[in-house]
This record gives sequence, C-alpha cells and structure tokens, in this order.
Amino acid sequence: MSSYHSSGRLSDNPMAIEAWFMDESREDKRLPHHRSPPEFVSLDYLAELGVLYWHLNPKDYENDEELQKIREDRGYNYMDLLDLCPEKVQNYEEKLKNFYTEHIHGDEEIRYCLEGSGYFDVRDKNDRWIRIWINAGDLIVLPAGIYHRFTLNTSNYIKLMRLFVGEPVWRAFNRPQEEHPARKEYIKSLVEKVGVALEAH
Ligand SMILES: CSCCC(=O)C(=O)O
Ligand SMILES: [Fe+2]
Repeated sequence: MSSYHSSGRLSDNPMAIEAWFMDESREDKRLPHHRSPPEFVSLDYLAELGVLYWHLNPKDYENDEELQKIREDRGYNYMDLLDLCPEKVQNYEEKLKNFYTEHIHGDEEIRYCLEGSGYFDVRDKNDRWIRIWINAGDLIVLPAGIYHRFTLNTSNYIKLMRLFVGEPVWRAFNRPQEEHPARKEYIKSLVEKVGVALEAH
C-alpha cells in the first residue's frame, strides 16, 4: 500500500516525478484532479509518449554540469527564465489562459522548474489527460506535436527555465491540428514506438 507524505507527494523520493490520469471534474484546474482511487502513470509510460524527464539540483543551475551536458547533448543553446507571477509577467491572466488552452508546438517544449510548482497536462495515445506535477529540480521535455497545456497549482507560483534549440519559437497551435506537420510526425513516432493504430481526432 502506498501512503502520502507531508509534501503531499505519494513518494518520498525527490527524484521521482509524479504523474496521474485526470478525473473528468470541472472544478478548479489548480487542484490535483486525481481519479478515485488515484491512477498513477510511470516514467516509462511518459517515455512511450516521448516525454523525457530529469531531476537536477535547482540551486546549482548556474554551474550545474549535468544540466550543461543535457544542453550540449540535445543542442539547447537558448535559455531564459520565466518567473510566473503577476508583478513580472505582462498580461499575466491572458498568458495563463493561453497556457491552459490545449495546443501543440512545431518544436520541443523544454521546461526546468527552479522554484514553485505547477502542472503540465499531456494527452496520452488514447487521448486521456495525464497530469504531470513539476517541482523544483524537475526538467521535462515535451515532444513537438504532443497536445498539452499548463496550469499553476494552488501554490500559485513557478519559476521556470525555458530551453530551446536555436532562435526560440513559442508559437502555439491550438487543437485541432491533425494536419500540422509536427502533429503528423508525432503520431508517426507513436505508431513506430508502440505500434498502436491511432484514430485521428
Ligand atoms: C509556463 S510554460 C508552459 C506553457 C506552455 O505550454 C507554453 O509555454 O507553450
Ligand atoms: Fe506549450
């Protein structure tokens, strides 16, 4: 039997990311939205969807060799910081609304949480929402073409590092995007990886 720890996390292992299938309720998006009983999702399952994860030391991000290596290996030469609070972000409410509108990008979305926390929701191959809880030290990569969205949780604050290959393009394409080349490429990669026949949505 598993039990919750004081942090609210199911695991007391800070290296483990937590992800779960969401319920269907329409209540506040900043709440966890667990199913009853909770249905957790493994890192292996996320990897099948093309979602990558590392846990790093967020206090050392300026000199972190592990982060440096990931950036070199994957060509992430662009970096900036996003402090998501009303005082520092223009059009804060509008940005949050757009972040929570289901979308894809033509490129990977790479985010490293330095402080605070939040939820990245991604669609799995059966179009179910998986909620990924990001805390300080969690670096995730969402593949180009995966439907996703982001919300703050009840802590209401996150500081993120954004990484990119080359000149950043933040453009979001809201669902439906079945004809977008990145979407087609993503579906192809899923079929190759897990051999599932996916219906177009
Ligand atoms: C707050 S960063 C994550 C939101 C998002 O999906 C995006 O920027 O495209
Ligand atoms: Fe996005």
